[in-house]
Amino acid sequence: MALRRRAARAARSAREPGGTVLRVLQPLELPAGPAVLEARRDLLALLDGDAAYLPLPVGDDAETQRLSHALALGEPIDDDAALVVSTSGTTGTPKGAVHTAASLRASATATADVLGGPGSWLLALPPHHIAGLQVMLRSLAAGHDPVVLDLAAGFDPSALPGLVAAMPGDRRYTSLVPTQLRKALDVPAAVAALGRLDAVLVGGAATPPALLARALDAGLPIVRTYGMSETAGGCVYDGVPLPGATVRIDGSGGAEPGRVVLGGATLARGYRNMPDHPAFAEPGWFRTDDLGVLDDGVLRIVGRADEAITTGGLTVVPQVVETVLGEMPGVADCAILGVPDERLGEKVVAVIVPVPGARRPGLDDVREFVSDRLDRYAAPRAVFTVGELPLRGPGKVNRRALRERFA
Ligand SMILES: O=C(O)CCC(=O)c1ccccc1C(=O)O
Repeated sequence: MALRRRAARAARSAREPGGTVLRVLQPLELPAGPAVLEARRDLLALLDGDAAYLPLPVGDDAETQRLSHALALGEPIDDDAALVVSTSGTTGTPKGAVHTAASLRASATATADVLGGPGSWLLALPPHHIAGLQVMLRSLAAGHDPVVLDLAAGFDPSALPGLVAAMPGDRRYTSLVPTQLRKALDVPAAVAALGRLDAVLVGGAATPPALLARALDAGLPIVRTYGMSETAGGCVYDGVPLPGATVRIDGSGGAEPGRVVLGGATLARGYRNMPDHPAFAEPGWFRTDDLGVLDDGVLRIVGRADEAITTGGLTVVPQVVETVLGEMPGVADCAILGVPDERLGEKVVAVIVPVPGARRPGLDDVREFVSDRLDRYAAPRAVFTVGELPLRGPGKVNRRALRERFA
């Protein structure tokens, strides 16, 4: 296979004149299905700190090429690097978070401590992203092969009962993204199977409150996880930092949301070949793109820093206003945007999908509803109605498209 040849050639060329062999970044080809277990030996070597791997999605040649080039597959890497895992961005040049065996093991240990002990894991996520990788690494670190759900034809919840029944050990866990949880809740046998697990981690995106309530009502042991490739996956469970993880909020005055900054033993060293990246500028800390608040040590994520609106010098987080406005009678769905404004810099604008047949909420109604519940400056200064909101990716509102249309 071309990748292996390339890596082997690079490994030879990395042999120094003195005869020492430099560590090079090797490919870890991971199919999305039970064949992923063929990577067991490499995954164990990774956990032991014996080699450095770049996980690649088998069957997705374009993504494999993109990651191999951007993250310098086959090129030298620090001796203690064990894993380069790409961050979730799908546009631009991918960034690779560099982990040591120590940061990955710290994550596996902290997870086991909080969930009630090491256990076996059901893999239902793509194996080359951090969440799926961690499912496999936690399971292998606990001495169990993961049980693998075949994702070749998409996520099929009706496979869950048989797979859960096949899981070894006395603690059993899985990780899902919110859209998978939603699908599973529609299949009673899948709900029963998930209910037999000791924890179902849900992360990768915010879990909508209604979905969380449905899952908890169904008796599922849901744990909401917050983290990213740079923190070896979730480092905050249900708002509470894992043992050894630290959370700081920067630029916040008390209840005001500020930038979430994360620290602790699970942090990546930095990004592959980007020594000056500002997110890792402060030693021991990673500056996220998220805005959050800490209430009594419990972290609540309120939105993205790059989506915050600055209006008259004050910061409005769109997601906070959307949550409030979403509860207004007559509003089926909504998005909040900042559009350029001469006086304010940006002004807050609401785009509303009205409930069919209901009276359309007007500007005055909307302003009153929002300013009764939030600071007055968060109240929209214009309201537009649409039939549906444009989306990008899995359920995310395309704010840019809306901004272009309503600016
Ligand atoms: O997707 C990411 O970048 C991090 C999210 C993540 O790690 C995760 C996503 C879904 C379920 C469990 C987990 C986890 O914390 O391991």
